[in-house]
Amino acid sequence: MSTADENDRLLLNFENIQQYKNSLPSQSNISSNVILNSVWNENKNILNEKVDEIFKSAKSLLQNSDSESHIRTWKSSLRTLDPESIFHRSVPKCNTCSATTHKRFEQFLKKTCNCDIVKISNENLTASDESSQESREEPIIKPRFGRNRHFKNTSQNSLVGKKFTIEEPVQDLDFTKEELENKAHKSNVAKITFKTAKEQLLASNPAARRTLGTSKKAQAKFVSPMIGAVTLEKQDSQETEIADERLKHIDPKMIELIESEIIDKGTPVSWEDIAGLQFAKSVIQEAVVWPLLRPDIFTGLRRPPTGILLFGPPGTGKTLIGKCVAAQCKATFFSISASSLTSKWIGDGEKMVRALFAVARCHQPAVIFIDEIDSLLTQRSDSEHEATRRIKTEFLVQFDGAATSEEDRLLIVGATNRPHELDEAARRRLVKRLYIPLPETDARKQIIMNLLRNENNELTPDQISEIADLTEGYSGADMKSLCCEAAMGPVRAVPLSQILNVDRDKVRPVCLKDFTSALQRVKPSVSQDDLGQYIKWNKTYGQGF
Ligand SMILES: Nc1ncnc2c1ncn2[C@@H]1O[C@H](COP(=O)(O)OP(=O)(O)OP(=O)(O)O)[C@@H](O)[C@H]1O
Repeated sequence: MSTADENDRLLLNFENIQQYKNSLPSQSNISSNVILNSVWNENKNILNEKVDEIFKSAKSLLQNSDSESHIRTWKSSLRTLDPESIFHRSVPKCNTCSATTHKRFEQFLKKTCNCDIVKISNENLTASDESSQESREEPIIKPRFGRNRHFKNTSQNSLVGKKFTIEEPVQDLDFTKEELENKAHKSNVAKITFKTAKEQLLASNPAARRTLGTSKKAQAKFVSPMIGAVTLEKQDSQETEIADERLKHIDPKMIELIESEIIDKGTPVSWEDIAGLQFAKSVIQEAVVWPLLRPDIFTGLRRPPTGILLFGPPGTGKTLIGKCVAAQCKATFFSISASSLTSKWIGDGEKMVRALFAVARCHQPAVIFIDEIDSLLTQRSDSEHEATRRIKTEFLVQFDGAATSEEDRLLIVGATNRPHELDEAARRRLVKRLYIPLPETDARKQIIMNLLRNENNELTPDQISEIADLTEGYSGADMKSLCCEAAMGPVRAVPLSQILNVDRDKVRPVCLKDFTSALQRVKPSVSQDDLGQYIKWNKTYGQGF
C-alpha cells in the first residue's frame, strides 16, 4: 500500500456526501433524502469492499505482535462491522450537536449539521495490545474509525511512516460500550416517543407537521408561514423534539382526543363564504390575519391581540369567522365549547385546558375557538363550583402565557351570545370585541344565493331580493333553515306512491312558492329584546362599527 493511500484513504464517498450537503439549501426534503439514500448505499458498498484492505493494514499494524488470534479477532471484527455505525462515527461533532454519535447522526439526517465529513485514514485504525486484551473479561479488539486524537505518537510501532503507540483504547473508543450506549439511547428515545405521543399525533395527521411553528429555544427566531417549504421543513425537523417536551406532562389520551375531536379538519372557509359582516371582516383581517402572516411587520405597538371576542345573536356566523381566520392564516383550528369543559370534562377540565394549549403550541400558528366563552369566563358568584373556578384559573394562566410569549402564535377567539355575563378579566384579555349582528338584506340575499348555488331552482334575482326583504330579523342560521325547508317543497310535491321510484330529474326545481310556504314554518330565532342588549353592550365595550 502506498503512503498516500494509507494516509488519506477515504472510506466514505466524500464527493457523494458533499453532493448531499450541497443539495440541502436548494432542494426539497424529499430530493435531499433521495440523494442521502444513494450516499448511504454507495458508502455501504465501499465500506464492505474495504474490509480486506483494512485487514491488511491491521496486520501491518500488528506486525510486531505475531499473535494469530489477534489477527483473527481483527478480521472477524471487521467482517461484522456495521457500515452504518461507521457512518455514524464519520459525522463529526458540530457546535449545535450534542456529544453522542447517535444524536450527531440524527442531526445530520435532519440537515441541521453543517460540519464537514471526516476523512477516514489508516491513522485512525487502532487495536488493543495483547496484554490489555488479556486484562478484559471478554477480549474484543475492534478497529476505530475517526480522528486519531486518542493516540500518542511514539517511535515504538511504525505504520507506514506514522508512529503510534499501540495502547489500550481509551474508554470512549470501546465499540461495545458505545454500541450499548447507542442501544440504550435508542430505547430511551422509543420510550419518550411512546410517552409523549407527539409521534402518534404526527403519524395520524402528517399535515400537522406543516403547522409546527417556532422553536422554543430562547434564541429562536419567529418564522413566517409564508416562507418557503425548505425553511418550514428544517424548522419542522428541529421542532419534533421540542414538541415532545411540550407534551411531556400531558396525558396521551387527551392529546389523542384533542387531535380527533377538537382539531377541526373541515373544509376551509373563505371570506366569500361569509355574507355581510364587512366591518368585522376588515377589523379581523387587519388585527389578526395580516399580523399572523407577517409577524415581522406587526411588532411592538402593532403586535396582534392574543384574544378576540365575537359576540352577537346565535347563528350569525361567529364560528364561520373563526374557521375563516384559521384558514386565512394557514393555522390549525381548535374548536371547543366552554360548556363542554365545565360539564363533559368535569373533574378533568383543568387538565384539558392545559392539554389544549400544549397541543395548540405544537400546531402553531393555531386558532383556539371557544364557543360559549361566557360559561367559562363568567362573573364570579358564590354558587360557582370549585372545579369551574379551577378551569377558569387555568385558562387565564394559559391565556396570559400565550399573550406574553414572543414565540407563541396562538389566537384565542371567544364567541358568546351573552357578552354581558363575561367578567372583567375576560373583557380585559379579549381586547378586540366585535359585534356580529344579524345579516342585513344584502347579506341575506347572498346567503340564499350561496345555499341555492348547487340546487335545481328557478328563482330570479328579483325573487331572491323579495325573499331577502321578507326575512328581516332572520339570522344566518335561520336563513339556512329556511332554504332547507324550501328545498323540501319539490319533494313534497311528488305523490307519496311515486317517491321511491321517481326519477331525480323529474323532481321540479325550487321556486318562490316553496319559500313563501317555508316562511310560514321557519321563524326568526332572535328576539328584539335580545338585540337591544347586544347593541347596548356593543356601545359600552365593543369595537364599534
Ligand atoms: N354571515 C353568514 N354568512 C353565511 N352563512 C351564515 C352566516 N351566518 C350564519 N350562517 C349560516 O349559519 C350557520 C351557523 O353559523 P355559525 O355556527 O357560524 O353561527 P354562530 O354565530 O357561531 O352561532 P352560535 O352562536 O349559535 O354558535 C352556518 O353554518 C351558515 O350556514
